[in-house]
Amino acid sequence: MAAPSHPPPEHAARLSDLHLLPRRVYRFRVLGMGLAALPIFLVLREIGAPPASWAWLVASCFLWPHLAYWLARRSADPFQAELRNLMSDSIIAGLWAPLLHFNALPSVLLMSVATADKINTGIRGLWLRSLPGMLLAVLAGGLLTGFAFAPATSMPVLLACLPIMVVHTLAVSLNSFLLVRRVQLQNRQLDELSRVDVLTGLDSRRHWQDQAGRLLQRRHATGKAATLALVDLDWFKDINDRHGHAVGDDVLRGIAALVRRAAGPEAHAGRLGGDEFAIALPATLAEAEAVAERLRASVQAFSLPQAPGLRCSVSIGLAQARDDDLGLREWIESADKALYRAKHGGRNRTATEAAGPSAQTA
Ligand SMILES: Nc1nc2c(ncn2[C@@H]2O[C@H](COP(=O)(O)OP(=O)(O)OP(=O)(O)O)[C@@H](O)[C@H]2O)c(=O)[nH]1
Repeated sequence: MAAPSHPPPEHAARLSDLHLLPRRVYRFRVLGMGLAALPIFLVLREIGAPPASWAWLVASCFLWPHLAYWLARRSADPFQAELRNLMSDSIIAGLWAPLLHFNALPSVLLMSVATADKINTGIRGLWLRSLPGMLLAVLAGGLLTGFAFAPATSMPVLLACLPIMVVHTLAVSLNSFLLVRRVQLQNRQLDELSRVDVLTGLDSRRHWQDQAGRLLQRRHATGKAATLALVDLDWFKDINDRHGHAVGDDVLRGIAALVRRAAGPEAHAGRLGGDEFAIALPATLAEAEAVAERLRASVQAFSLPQAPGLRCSVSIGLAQARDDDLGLREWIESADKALYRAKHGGRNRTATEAAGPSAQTA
């Protein structure tokens, strides 16, 4: 028997919260034990229980929650101490069944609440580990009371069980609700993180591929033009070697900003990895060439105050989607071939999939 709801699962899982666990459980245990005292009180009165049972009522329902908290607080390992307390809750619940002469509703209620609390901690197998202690307590209590058996539950006892039933159910539901909300939020955050390239803020490779795939589908469905631009920094390894990796990162961020600006709001700009960027443009090849040339010019004008003298250039490969059965993979390969030609044509230039270099070094 224990609180209407014990530690929310996330608290059990968060090791940083270990010291908070006893405090959280304490509030629930005080409430749960307090509510459990109601039906216990009525049954003890009905069966004319001996003074020892009344003393046990006071001890288990009103003293134990504070003692448990004190034990956990003074322990060097509050989490383990709280686990022991949770086990003790089950023993207390088991002991009450024979002391109540197995009055059906309160006995079953107290033991099932104690077990549900173990499950609700989110600690794997805790409820199972608590069962032997609870059953032994039933046995020990039975031997003490001679297994007196009066399972019928009167209406007053039934009514007295309602508060703990209602409060426990609502508290467990609330815990589950909060946990689901938290998992949903974390999933959303993970999803957002996976869409963005952390260094540059552009689309991540995967997200960009999704966007480019959608643009290609739109091209196939509507016939509207779509062109791919693969953009690769020239001699970036040298920049890293000469100015250091941190400056290299600044360059990637700076070039990414230029890529985003050149792409405009309609296009999808991403970082494929390393010093390679990609833009999926809802544009014809001629329009994409204009974008590429603007980008190339802006990269040439790019500078960093912390690395005076640093100059950058990019090579760009363009491929317009023409065939109706073109897949994303072939489209990217096509732009990659153009990029290869731009690199091997001397860098700092744009090449198209078919027409060869369209702009020479400025
Ligand atoms: N600073 C920094 N460097 C990176 C990052 N990712 C990859 N690199 C480096 O980028 C460099 C890419 O070099 P290469 O692919 O050889 O290309 P390059 O030197 O630009 O030569 P070309 O492309 O042929 O003009 C490698 O030295 C990588 O270590 C990053 O996130 N930050």
